[in-house]
Amino acid sequence: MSEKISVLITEEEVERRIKEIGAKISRDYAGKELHLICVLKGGVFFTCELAKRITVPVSLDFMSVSSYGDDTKSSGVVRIVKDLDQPLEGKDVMIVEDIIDSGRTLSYLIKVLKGRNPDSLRLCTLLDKPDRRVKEVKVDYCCFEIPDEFVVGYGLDYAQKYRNLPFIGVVESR
Ligand SMILES: O=P(O)(O)OC[C@H]1O[C@H](OP(=O)(O)OP(=O)(O)O)[C@H](O)[C@@H]1O
Ligand SMILES: Nc1nc2[nH]cnc2c(=O)[nH]1
Repeated sequence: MSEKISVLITEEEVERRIKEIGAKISRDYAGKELHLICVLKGGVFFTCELAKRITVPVSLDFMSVSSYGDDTKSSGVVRIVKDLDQPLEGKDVMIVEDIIDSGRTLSYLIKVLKGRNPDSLRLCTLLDKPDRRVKEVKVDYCCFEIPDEFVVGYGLDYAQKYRNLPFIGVVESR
C-alpha cells in the first residue's frame, strides 16, 4: 500500500536552510577542524548536504543506534549497533541527526560520547519536535522546528520507505 504524503518543507527551503546553517557552523569553527558524527540511517542525507556547505576541514564517522523496542521508548535505553571507527579525544565533535523527538536517543548518545573526552561536543539537527520532548537535550544547531506530525523524507522513513524524498513530507494516511 502506498501512503498519501503532503509537502511540509520544500526541497528549496531545505537546501536554503542547510546552506545557512553550514555557513554559521563554518564561522563558529573558523580556524578549527570539525569531526562530524552521522547517526545512521536517517542522518545520512543531511550529513552529506551539510558537510558540503562547511568550509573548515571536516572528517566524518558513522554510528548506528537502536532502541530495545517499546520498553526502551520509556526507559531511554539505547543500544549501539555500530560504533564509531575513530576515537574522539582531542577533537571538536558535532553529532548530526535528522530529527529529535522525545530526546531519549540524543540524551543517551551525548552522555556516551562526552565520556570519550572530545575537546567539544555539539549537536546539529535537521528537524526538532520540541513539543514531544521527554528528556532535555541542548540543540546547538537546528534547521527547522516542526509540529508534532510524523514526517518522512531527507533520510526519514516510514517502514523503511521514503528516505529518498528530497523534501520533508507528512504521511497523511498510515
Ligand atoms: O528523540 P527520539 O525520540 O529518541 O527520536 C529520535 C531518533 O529517532 C530517529 O531514528 P530511528 O530510530 O527512526 O532510526 P533510523 O534513523 O535508522 O530510521 C532519529 O534519527 C533519532 O535517532
Ligand atoms: N520517520 C520518522 N521518524 C521519527 N522518529 C521520531 N520522529 C519521527 C518522525 O516524525 N518521522
